[in-house]
Amino acid sequence: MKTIDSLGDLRGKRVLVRSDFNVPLDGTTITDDGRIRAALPTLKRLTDAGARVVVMAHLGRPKGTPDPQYSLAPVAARLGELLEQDVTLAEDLVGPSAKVTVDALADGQVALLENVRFDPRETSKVDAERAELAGELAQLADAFVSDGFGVVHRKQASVYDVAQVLPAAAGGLVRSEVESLSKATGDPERPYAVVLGGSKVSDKLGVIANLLTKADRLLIGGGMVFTFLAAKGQSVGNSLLEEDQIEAVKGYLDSAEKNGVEIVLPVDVVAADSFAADAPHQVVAADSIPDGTMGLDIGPESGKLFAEKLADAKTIAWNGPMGVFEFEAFAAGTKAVAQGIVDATADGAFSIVGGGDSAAAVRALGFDEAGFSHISTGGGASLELLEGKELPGLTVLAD
Ligand SMILES: Nc1ncnc2c1ncn2[C@@H]1O[C@H](COP(=O)(O)OP(=O)(O)O)[C@@H](O)[C@H]1O
Ligand SMILES: O=C(OP(=O)(O)O)[C@H](O)COP(=O)(O)O
Repeated sequence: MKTIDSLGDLRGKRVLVRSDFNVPLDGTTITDDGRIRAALPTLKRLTDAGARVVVMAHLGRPKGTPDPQYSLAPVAARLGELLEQDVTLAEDLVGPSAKVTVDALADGQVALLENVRFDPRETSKVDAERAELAGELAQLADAFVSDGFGVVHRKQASVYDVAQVLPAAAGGLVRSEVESLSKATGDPERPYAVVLGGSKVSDKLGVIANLLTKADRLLIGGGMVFTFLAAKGQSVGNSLLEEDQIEAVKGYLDSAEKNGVEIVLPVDVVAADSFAADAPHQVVAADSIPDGTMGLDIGPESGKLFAEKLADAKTIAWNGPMGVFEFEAFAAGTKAVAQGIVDATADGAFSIVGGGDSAAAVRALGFDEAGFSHISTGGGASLELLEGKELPGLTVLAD
């Protein structure tokens, strides 16, 4: 991949940086700033070199139109604190406010553009629409640095298309993530266990087909579980369910059996009356989720089972919390899996935790980050790299 050095002397140059600042928020309060901290080395390197740094990022999944609940204002404030300089937030992405903000930058200063996903062209499937936005972004800068590892699996204007119209390079975070993850991509030491959970179910079910040819064991928790339970004919109440994926999941279960890959599903579930921190809840067998309740965590027996299935693993990849860990009542499953991974790592396993929320969960639940071999800022991105896919945001940066 092209390096920042390849961009030459950056003093006085406008450098557009794509970062992943998709941080968890409670209202306008950032509950975990790990992704912002991870972006700092590259941003500091650019400001030290005298560049005028224009950062772009997304927050959440707004519908292609400005939506104050997804404003990057809290991120601009936190970034300013961490960089120890004021970071101006432009009110738009490529409009008049962005132009004025970029023109006002002095050498070594940083500005942030408003959420790239407020513009529908960012995530458009139509190449020409994304290219048009990339062209407008390119007018704001002299060079592009891709450093949002968490989005390099997205073929989006600010990740992929803009790299084709400006001199482009990979930032330090993207480079170090790819290097760390490469230890598990080639010939991982076995047994190789992959733990999947979280709420981006349809996105992440997609990686399973390829993982079935690579991993020895697949442990399924989080919102992902219920499509598996439904595929086995069990009722899942009001739990998160991707009905249109049930047939695909039946196929995964079949091919796992044929390939000798063990799929480990929870044996019990914490079923709650509603999605709330104080919702009444009970532990039930995974095949007996009562109608009207929703599974918000794997149960205690499942936590033990998952830890046992991790104990002898030599390579472990984990993406997606096992439950709604943000609510204390539903955090135990995620804790049990994290502890299982820490123990296996102490016994010599190479472990990767990926994803904004998974990494946040590790920190929120009080684990020492040093207990894991690598904590990746990207969940979907690290999984797609591990499944052997070419990621558009990386191929576009090839030398
Ligand atoms: N059973 C469940 N039902 C609903 N949401 C869940 C469930 N289990 C986990 N989650 C939610 O999944 C979210 C994280 O999912 P995801 O974005 O896929 O992970 P990551 O950011 O680590 O890639 C968390 O906010 C968590 O509350
Ligand atoms: O949070 C992210 O991914 P992750 O949840 O897989 O870690 C990235 O910011 C990508 O966001 P997206 O999945 O809405 O494209």
